[in-house]
Amino acid sequence: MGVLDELNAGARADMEERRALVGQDELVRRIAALPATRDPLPAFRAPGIAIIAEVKRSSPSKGALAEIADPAALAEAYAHGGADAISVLTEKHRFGGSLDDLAAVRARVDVPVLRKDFITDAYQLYEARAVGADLALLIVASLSDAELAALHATALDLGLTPLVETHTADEVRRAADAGAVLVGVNNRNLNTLEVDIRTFARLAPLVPEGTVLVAESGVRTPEDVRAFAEAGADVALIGEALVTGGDPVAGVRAMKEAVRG
Ligand SMILES: O=C(O)c1ccccc1NCC(=O)[C@H](O)[C@H](O)COP(=O)(O)O
Repeated sequence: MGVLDELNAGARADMEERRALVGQDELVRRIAALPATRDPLPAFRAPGIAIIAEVKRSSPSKGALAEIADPAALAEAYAHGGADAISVLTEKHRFGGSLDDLAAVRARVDVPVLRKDFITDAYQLYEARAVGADLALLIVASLSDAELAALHATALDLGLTPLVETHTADEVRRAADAGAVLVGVNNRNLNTLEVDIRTFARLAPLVPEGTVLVAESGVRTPEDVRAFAEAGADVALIGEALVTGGDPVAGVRAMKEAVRG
């Protein structure tokens, strides 16, 4: 089994445990009591570069990255630095995250919040919405065309903005066929875990006009951000460089200021 298959299987097993305790009907009731979601797209489309700053404790590729005892405080620092959205990894085994992290972040910041997880079931989208997420990740490589279309539609129905993640030309085509407006190009191969930052520039020209494009993984410096913007990125999603950089406010600010608005 490849790394991505393992991550999907683990996330699914965890989800089934939660679903046995809290059914989808209960999530629907909780969602009904919530305010509308925040739309990230206006900020993502604004001139310059938008930054999605990630709460990332550990990863399959690097192991432990940062302790992050208070994810909400980190998210608040990111927001002060000018982050346009916060990504929260909610997978627990390899990333050390949780839905509680997302709920805590949601309670502290006003910017849109992304649930970054291995989503293969609509229940996970209901969970995301119920804890206050505004966006949810859909990884094309994890889904059939029918699953991608169904989860994309469910996310939109819930008011979530789907971030549709690709890594190959065929996945970019499949994302477009699913009607994705927000498309991520992940520079990391989720099976070999190798990062090749040339992936973004290779795939960006294949994306249809009007798509909002996110460069994901391996964005380490303001110079990287500038290069991704020149290659067509509207948004850079940054984890490791910010959680290990020591100063998340200055870190986000420097990334944001790398490209003039
Ligand atoms: O980060 C990993 O090792 C990883 C492995 C397998 C699946 C997903 C993985 N990461 C999720 C992400 O997409 C990144 O956290 C995100 O793009 C930020 O990347 P970075 O700035 O390189 O931390």
